[in-house]
Order: sequence, then structure tokens, then C-alpha cells
Amino acid sequence: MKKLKILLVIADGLGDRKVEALGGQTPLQKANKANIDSLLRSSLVGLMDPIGPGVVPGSDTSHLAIFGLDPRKYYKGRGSFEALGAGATLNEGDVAFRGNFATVDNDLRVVDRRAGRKIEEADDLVKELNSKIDEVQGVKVRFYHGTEHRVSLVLSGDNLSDKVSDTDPHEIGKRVLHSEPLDGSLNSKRTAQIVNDLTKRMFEVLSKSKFNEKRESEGLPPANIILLRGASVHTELPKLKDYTQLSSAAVSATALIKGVCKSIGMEVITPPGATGGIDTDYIAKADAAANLLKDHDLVFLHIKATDAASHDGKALEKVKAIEMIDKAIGKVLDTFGSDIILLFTGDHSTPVELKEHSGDPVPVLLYAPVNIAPDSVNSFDEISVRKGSLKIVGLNIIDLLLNYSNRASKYGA
Ligand SMILES: O=C(O)[C@H](O)COP(=O)(O)O
Ligand SMILES: [Mg+2]
Repeated sequence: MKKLKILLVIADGLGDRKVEALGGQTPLQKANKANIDSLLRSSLVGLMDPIGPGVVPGSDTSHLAIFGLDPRKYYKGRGSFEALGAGATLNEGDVAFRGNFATVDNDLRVVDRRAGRKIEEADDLVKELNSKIDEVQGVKVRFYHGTEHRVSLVLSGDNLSDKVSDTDPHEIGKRVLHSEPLDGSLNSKRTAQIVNDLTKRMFEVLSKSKFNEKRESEGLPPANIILLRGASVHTELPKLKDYTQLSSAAVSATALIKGVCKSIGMEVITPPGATGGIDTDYIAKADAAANLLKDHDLVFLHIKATDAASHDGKALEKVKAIEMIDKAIGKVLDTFGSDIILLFTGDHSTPVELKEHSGDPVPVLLYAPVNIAPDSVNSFDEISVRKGSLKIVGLNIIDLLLNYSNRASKYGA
């Protein structure tokens, strides 16, 4: 049988609950998504628990699971993925963190965990930090900007440890936390001290920065601190090509996701216009995915906008993002028609009213134009897909893709 190409589309934080501002509908119910709906005639649909029922996934653990790697075995922390995705090279012993440009008051109490989210001056601020703080206690310090408020920090030197707690309090109104050692080792104690010293120095530099003066004069929240979380060292992961035989490429603008994809050996593309935000160029991403499908077996298209809208509690922006994803999917299918299979889902639910990830299952659609006895479901949303046949966890996805693209091999003799 002909081996089919595979398009995997993940709308970050796609799943949701009934939203009051949408008249009690979910964003997926509200969105006009003619292309996705037209796939239902040849699709299986249902619900996916990215990790397991009720488990609240991070985007890192859920993506690992979706790519077939059990996060309980392979996940060792977020920071190294963020740093790799933001362009860092990690050497043995380096400790990497995810950072948020944030706004704090003089008491280091958090006013905005994302300093307004869209920070035009982020690259300049990162440059300023790199020029003014290149070492702390003999340890080399490097900052990298990802997208919007997202930063990563890499510490390089002897005797460092990733067993240190976050400085990000994860809540507005709380003070920036002291990093604490998470085990009894001297290295953890020393690393926590470095992180705390560095936090003071970042505040000194950023609160005096001319780029923040400019922001404040424009009525924007200053990006006057970086909240740190998810310390990790780099660990080698199995490569997708080795455990699936698939050649693969990813289209994403989001550092964390790019880092996960790079770690499993995927080629990663960020086309011009892809911002990782609500203002991303969806069609440029669709075109890049279509182009990569020509010479890869599996192409992964990641869209962050749905999750960003959810974290900000913006229901209508989430609806708009879903409508744009529908157009992007239509664009790729116009080119490849029945020569590909497509799986569309989210990496977790981020209900807009909750503004945070939840453990709710996520709708999943598997379109296979030639191989499927389809489900009789005529809308793709959290409620309708309950009548579909898929009740899966993230770790099942790779096997489903291999099976319906005629690439699976027999388990047993
Ligand atoms: O957008 C992201 O990077 C995360 O999913 C959420 O992180 P934040 O709450 O720190 O913005
Ligand atoms: Mg996510």
C-alpha cells in the first residue's frame, strides 16, 4: 500500500469549557471552521488525554507524549528545551531556565507576569542584559529572547546544579521568590545563590534601562525583572527517525516547542511572519508546512495563538485563532488533497475562563481520506466529539499516525 505523508497540527491549549462571553459555547463550537468540518466525512474523532485523565500537562510534557516519548521517563525539565529553541548551544553541565520578562514594584511584588506580553524592546533588553551582566560568582551568564515575554537563561561553569526552585511565584501580587536548593548538595546551594544574586542584578539593570523608560513614557508596563522557572540540564533524547523511521520537520515560532523538536532530531523552520502570537502569519506557516511535506514523511505545524489567547482570558481572540488555523489547514489540503493524513488536536486544554492549563481532555481529529470507516460526527468541538470513536492518550498518537499512513509494522510475528 502507498505510504502517505503525515501532517500533524497542534493548536496549543485548544481544549476549552463553556465560556460565558461566548453565550455558553466553547471557542471551538463558536468558531467558523468550514475546512475542518468538511474533513469529518473521512475522519475519526474523539478525545485525547495528553498525559492521562485529569493530569494537567505542561506544553513540554504533552509534546513529548504526542511525539511518542513517555514524559515520566524522558522529561527532565523545561529550561533546556527553551534555551535550545531560542538559539543557545548547551554544553555539559550548563543549567538553563525559562524566564518571563515581568513587571514588579520596588518591593519586587509581581504586577504583570508578562510585562504586557508583546514587548517590542525585548531584543534590546536582552542585549543590554548580556552586555552588563556576563558573569555572576565566576559563572558565565547568557540571556536569549524567544517570543513575546519569553526569555531563556543559560548558566555555564563548574559545580552547577539544576536542582533549584523557581523565582517565578506564578501569581500576580506575590513577591519574586528566593530560589532554594532542592537537594542537600553544595552545588544546588551555590546555584540557588547565583540565581538570587542574578535576580537582584537583573532588576538593577532593567529598572534603569532606557528601553523601560521609553515603555513607561508610553504607558506600557516596564519589563523590569525576569522570573525564572524550570531549571534543567540538557539531556539527550531518542530521535524520532530512529523509533519511527519517519523523516520529519516542524514549523513553529515558539522556543519551547522548537527546542523539543530539535531534541528529537526534527528539522525546525520558523518562516518570516510567524510570531508565536495571535498576530502570526498563519498562511506563511501553512505554506512552509506544505513545502516541507514535499520531502519529509511527517510535518508538524504548531500554532501558539490559541494558548496565548486563553492565558489572557480573551475568548474572541481564541475563536479568531481557530478560524485562522482552519484556513491554514485548508491551504495545505488544497495542495495535498488525498495524499496525506492529518491529525489535528491540542497539546492540552487551556480554558479561557481559567487562564491556565487544565486536565480536561482535548478534541482530536484524524483525517485519512482513503483508509477510514469514519465516525458519524458532524461538528468538531469538545461536546460533539464525545460521540466519536477515539478515546486516547498522547502516547497513542504516533502509532495512529503510522497505522493510517500505511507505515506501521506488525507487533509480533
Ligand atoms: O506561553 C507560554 O510560554 C506558557 O505556555 C505559559 O507561560 P506563561 O504563563 O509564563 O506566559
Ligand atoms: Mg501548550
